[in-house]
Amino acid sequence: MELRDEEIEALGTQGFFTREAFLGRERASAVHAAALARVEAGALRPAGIRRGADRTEDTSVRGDFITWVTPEPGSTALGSLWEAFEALGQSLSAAAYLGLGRFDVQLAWYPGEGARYVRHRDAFPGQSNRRVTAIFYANPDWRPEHGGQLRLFLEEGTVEVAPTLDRLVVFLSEKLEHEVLPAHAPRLALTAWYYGRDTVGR
Ligand SMILES: O=C(O)CCC(=O)C(=O)O
Ligand SMILES: [Fe+2]
Repeated sequence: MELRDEEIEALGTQGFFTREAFLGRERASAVHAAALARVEAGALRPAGIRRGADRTEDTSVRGDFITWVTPEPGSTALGSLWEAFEALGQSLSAAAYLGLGRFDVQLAWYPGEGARYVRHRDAFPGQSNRRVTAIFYANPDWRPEHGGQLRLFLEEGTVEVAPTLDRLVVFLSEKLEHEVLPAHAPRLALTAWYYGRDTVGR
């Protein structure tokens, strides 16, 4: 896949870029359906940060449910997203000199009812593990009153990205703090985390 000059530049200067129509409407809708089928099959587990002696999940910190997606043979919807993430990683390495290696893909579902993920970073400088976060949103009927925006904390202020179908957001995992604002409708996202070539990963 081709990265546009303005995307590469935005990643360098602001630490992120967004792209509309990452897969195209038809493939994006198929990803939505496949992701929803996993949710409905009960494949997801609470992601909640575990706290305290009883190690209960703290859903006030992180209210989503997750599963890991593995590469699928054949031409399935999630397989085609996997391939698009793979191509994205190669383009980022080539165009933005990021030297990315392997990546993991996570499916996350926020049930609505105000589920959120408080401000955090996906990686910490120095411990270099995750280098780039790429999130693909799979919500066909997202409306402003549903909230659930990804808020990115930039040097000059914040920006909010609504999780609408077929939108991609890419940011530097070590650089940008971010949060998921309370979601008032079920919200699906598929995230790829790219590791540096010299690290083992998760
Ligand atoms: O779904 C999103 O917009 C971001 C989720 C997130 O920050 C994470 O899973 O680390
Ligand atoms: Fe995150």
